[in-house]
Amino acid sequence: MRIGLYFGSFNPIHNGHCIIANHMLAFTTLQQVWFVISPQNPFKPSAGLLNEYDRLHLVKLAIEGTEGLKASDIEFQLSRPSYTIDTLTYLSEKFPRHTFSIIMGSDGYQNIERWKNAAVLLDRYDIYVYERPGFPVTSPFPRTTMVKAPMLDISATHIREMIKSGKDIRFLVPDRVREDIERNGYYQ
Ligand SMILES: Nc1ncnc2c1ncn2[C@@H]1O[C@H](COP(=O)(O)OP(=O)(O)OP(=O)(O)O)[C@@H](O)[C@H]1O
Ligand SMILES: O=C(O)c1ccc[n+]([C@@H]2O[C@H](COP(=O)([O-])O)[C@@H](O)[C@H]2O)c1
Repeated sequence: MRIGLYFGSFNPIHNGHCIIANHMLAFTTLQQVWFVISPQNPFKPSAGLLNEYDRLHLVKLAIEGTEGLKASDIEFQLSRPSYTIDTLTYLSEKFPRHTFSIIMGSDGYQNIERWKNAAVLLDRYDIYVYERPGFPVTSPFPRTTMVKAPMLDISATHIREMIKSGKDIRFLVPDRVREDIERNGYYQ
């Protein structure tokens, strides 16, 4: 099976992420998209990061009942911070019948040469990149496919700030996610 891995902190998952995952399923030859929740991104501070199991639960709530979308906790058992090449190597060994590719925004793609073992990553795996506002891609690497996708200029940071200042995050995250965040008092 052809599986697209959508890596992120998902702190929390929001509609921007959901739109992209659904779009990739609809407009590429990928058969499944897995949200891979990274316990700790190598480039981001751990302060303000909700427990990874709670973030995983929010992702599961967001995609519940959607054919082809899955939530993966594979990085929870790997060493931290979460390096994408390590996760891909592990998954490719564990599931030799699947073909894994990476899904990412053009913001992250601009930094990809700074990632661990970037040359190996770029050589071994296909990457589906969608454009984020302000991050044009001028010369993509050979195994990269540019995918035109709807742009929604929101971020998890913005959503966390809204919650902290008592603003309503309705319409920015799926209802089930908002209800769970409110019920548990996350990000306050
Ligand atoms: N609004 C959005 N639309 C599409 N993709 C997004 C959006 N926000 C983030 N992404 C992408 O989703 C992936 C996971 O991102 P991440 O979980 O870090 O979300 P984030 O909203 O950027 O978080 P934060 O604001 O906490 O840095 C990255 O590839 C990132 O480029
Ligand atoms: O492997 C790396 O060196 C590496 C460096 C930076 C980011 N990543 C992964 O990329 C994913 C998305 O990162 P970001 O910064 O766009 O949220 C996240 O899951 C990180 O673990 C991976």
